[in-house]
Amino acid sequence: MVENQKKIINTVADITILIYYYTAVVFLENLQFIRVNTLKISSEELKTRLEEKGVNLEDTFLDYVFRVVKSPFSMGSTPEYLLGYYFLQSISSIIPSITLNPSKDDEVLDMCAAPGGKTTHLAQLMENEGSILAVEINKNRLKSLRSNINRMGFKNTLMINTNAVNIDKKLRFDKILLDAPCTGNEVKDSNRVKTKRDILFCAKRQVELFRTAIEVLKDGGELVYSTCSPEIEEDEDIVRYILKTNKNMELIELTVDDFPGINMIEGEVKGTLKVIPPNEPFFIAKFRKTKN
Ligand SMILES: C[S@@+](CC[C@H](N)C(=O)[O-])C[C@H]1O[C@@H](n2cnc3c(N)ncnc32)[C@H](O)[C@@H]1O
Repeated sequence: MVENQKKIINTVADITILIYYYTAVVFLENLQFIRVNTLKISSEELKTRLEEKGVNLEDTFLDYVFRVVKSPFSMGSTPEYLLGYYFLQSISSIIPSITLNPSKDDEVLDMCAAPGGKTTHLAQLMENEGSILAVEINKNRLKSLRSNINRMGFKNTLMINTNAVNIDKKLRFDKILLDAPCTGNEVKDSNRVKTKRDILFCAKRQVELFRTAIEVLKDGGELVYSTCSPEIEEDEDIVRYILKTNKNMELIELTVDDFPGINMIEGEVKGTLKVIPPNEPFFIAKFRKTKN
């Protein structure tokens, strides 16, 4: 009897989650954002130009990011897009680069870079100064990374096509973004059926990439770890494991209040963040490397 009740409760919970995510997919289609490339055009000028063409834009907590409420055409086919005046990006995926907060003098490593949403955002925050090493394992995806960097006019970024775990261990970086390959999320890809095996495969790769990141991070340097997967094994479990096995890594606590208007909660580990639907699910954690 108790077993039957448990089964019913689990089934109801599963159905509720499915309905929640299905609703989120419908919502997400209406959640398109543009990040203005402020090195090429001011936010006000681009907003005016697009509004004159019938695009309806809504402000966000960042003065260079707008939500596209309505557009008579595809936002990826405008002359302004081709001129590199903006990048189409979910607001969730804007958070990791702001959290890393690179400065103009920093040497930055972007370990899993294509198609370059976060690389170009980092380059913008650094005002095209300092340096970024953008690593991407997949040759085809490297093409889209190159085209985005060129379209947006960044000169402070060097791309390499390799497995990030193989980068030269003599290199040292002030800041590292590890936007790790993951199993993804149902909101972005509702057809994807992920298995426990997929999740554990990704978790293993995430740890390997993380170990490399720690090796090439300067003492006192900062690292942001992010995924677009809501799975604990790829998010909080990785953070717990890294903190347990690397006494020289400490967590810098993030707070939900820093990102008004984005639907997010604190992760299971205090100081980590989880963006939840209707925004694209994302996990973000920030670390500092201390001296051994
Ligand atoms: C989540 S996507 C990155 C998205 C990107 N940061 C952005 O904002 O546009 C993960 C990327 O990591 C790449 N990747 C997977 N394993 C890698 C590895 N071992 N070394 C370098 N890149 C890798 C994948 O090909 C994929 O392009």
